[in-house]
Amino acid sequence: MSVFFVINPVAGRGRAKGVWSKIQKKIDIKYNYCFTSRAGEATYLAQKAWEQGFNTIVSVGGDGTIREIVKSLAGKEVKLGIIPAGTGNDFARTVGIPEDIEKSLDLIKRGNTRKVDVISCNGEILINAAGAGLDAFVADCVNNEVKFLKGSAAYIFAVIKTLLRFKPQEVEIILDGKVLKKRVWLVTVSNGRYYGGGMMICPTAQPDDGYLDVSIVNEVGKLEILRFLPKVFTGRHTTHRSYETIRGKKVTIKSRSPILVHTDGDIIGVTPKTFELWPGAINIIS
Ligand SMILES: Nc1ncnc2c1ncn2[C@@H]1O[C@H](COP(=O)(O)OP(=O)(O)OP(=O)(O)O)[C@@H](O)[C@H]1O
Repeated sequence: MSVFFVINPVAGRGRAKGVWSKIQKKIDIKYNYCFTSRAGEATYLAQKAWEQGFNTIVSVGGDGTIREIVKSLAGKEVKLGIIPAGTGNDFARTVGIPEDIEKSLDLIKRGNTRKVDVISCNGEILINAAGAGLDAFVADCVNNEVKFLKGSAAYIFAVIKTLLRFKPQEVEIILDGKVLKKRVWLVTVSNGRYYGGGMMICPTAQPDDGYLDVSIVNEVGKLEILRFLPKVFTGRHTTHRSYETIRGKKVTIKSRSPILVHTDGDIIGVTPKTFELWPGAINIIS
């Protein structure tokens, strides 16, 4: 077993550094490691570690770090380990990796894997979930306009601010060739069940079932959407009249005017976007 750790020191607002020092005290296997020095570098470090013959590459960070690593490792015969050290850790939650460092390290030592799907989207690789519409505008607002608040307060402020200027949008959703025209608050494409740090946007999504789950939140009044949103934390929103879910292998989201699209809180552009499932592309240690 040859293990290479890729550590994102800024993940979890710096928590990953502390996680790594705890790991170093516990670790009793042969390993090497490297800290990322800038956004995007985890892709390069994972590729280099794979070329050097490491058979296990471990992400110490959050969803963004895993995604950057998977960009290099998808489709390769190599194991991906995860030590959750980010803010949201939604993908780790979906694949059942414990938050406890000792337990997640134990999993890596055991090395049992299962194949998990990934999503390709206009040349990008996504691992967990993406969304177009209200959620992307809220994420953008949190990232760029709400520096003075943290955690839930930042999100609540951003939701209210976004609702003042965003209205439901007309979209075309093309799922495996079938065209649906809708007026929506948001459309998400899920491989994993959670996003936004534990919001169970799509309880039916399974990252190894060979399907993308598309959640649609159809137009309802602003007060009603304010009632709807907190229910997403527990998954109770699925019985709300605005919510529907469909599944398939390939989905395109188009709109008359461009709508922001995010993956796990990071903006990745605007519509149109096409999401395609790449089944079993990665061997996750879990
Ligand atoms: N050395 C670095 N300096 C600045 N940014 C970095 C560095 N290394 C990685 N990044 C960027 O940090 C961002 C955040 O990483 P990551 O998503 O893993 O943590 P998080 O946002 O705290 O967790 P989560 O996505 O689970 O909420 C990523 O977009 C990544 O590109």
